[in-house]
Amino acid sequence: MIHTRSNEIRVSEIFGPTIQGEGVLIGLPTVFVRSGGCDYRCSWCDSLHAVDSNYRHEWQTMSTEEVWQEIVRLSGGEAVMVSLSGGNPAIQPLGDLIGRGHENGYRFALETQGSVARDWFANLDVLVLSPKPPSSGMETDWEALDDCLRSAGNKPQTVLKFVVFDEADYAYAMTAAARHPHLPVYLQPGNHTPPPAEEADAPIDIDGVMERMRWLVDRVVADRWFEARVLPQLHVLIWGNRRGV
Ligand SMILES: C[S@@+](CC[C@H](N)C(=O)[O-])C[C@H]1O[C@@H](n2cnc3c(N)ncnc32)[C@H](O)[C@@H]1O
Ligand SMILES: Nc1nc2[nH]cc(C(=O)O)c2c(=O)[nH]1
Ligand code: SF4
Ligand SMILES: [Mg+2]
Repeated sequence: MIHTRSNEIRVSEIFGPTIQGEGVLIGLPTVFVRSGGCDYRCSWCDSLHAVDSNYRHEWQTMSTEEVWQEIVRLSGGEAVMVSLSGGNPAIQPLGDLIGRGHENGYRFALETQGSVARDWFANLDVLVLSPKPPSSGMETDWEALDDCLRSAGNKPQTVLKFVVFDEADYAYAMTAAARHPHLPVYLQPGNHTPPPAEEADAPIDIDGVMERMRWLVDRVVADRWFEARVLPQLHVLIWGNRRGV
């Protein structure tokens, strides 16, 4: 257990601007703040270096001001979209950072599995909820997911993004989406990720990703699921599993 003072943010990495590779903001220049630590352990997590305690020595405890200054440095002071990811960024105190950025015209998106709700979700510009399907090995806490939606309220643009590896994951996505018919849905093929660090540049299974893309398109068309959007992880197609892009 790492002890952090209440206003300190555990950071795995801050990088960019690069393009957002996933979901509703795909293609948009973005600075990423990847927090360290997660309450989940998804079997196929592509960011284990921000989850697994073996990588803790790489994480830094930073104040809101220090994180903000790094965002300003990377963006050259020009307002840009900031993606708060992780790990689970919801377990970090990020409300003040969002306020600081908004004063300067920056916008904030947050990616979370929906297991922990925060009041400051209401101050986000975009909330991406990515509940975890059966292949992850995680169990969804539907109450917690509903709490996240309640905390966010009407202000942020809120979307669902599902990682899909197989039929069971697809069925899960359909069921979860049906609980929230007003939320836009993004389906993203899973990529089988080799361990990080030592093998950070290991080639990913592009053939598998493309095969799942074709299968997903066939599936939503066959089901006439015309509200779902199917998108690959663009950054993975471009750079594989490289960190910091
Ligand atoms: C690393 S997670 C961090 C944020 C948060 N913990 C979450 O899972 O939403 C960022 C995004 O990557 C997705 N993701 C993680 N591993 C993946 C994989 N192997 N293939 C495709 N997407 C993956 C997650 O579902 C999430 O949408
Ligand atoms: N380019 C790029 N796009 C991303 N979209 C979600 C990411 C994440 O790991 O949260 C990610 C990432 O790490 N890089
Ligand atoms: S919830 Fe997100 S960061 Fe945590 S283990 Fe799963 S994919 Fe990785
Ligand atoms: Mg990622």
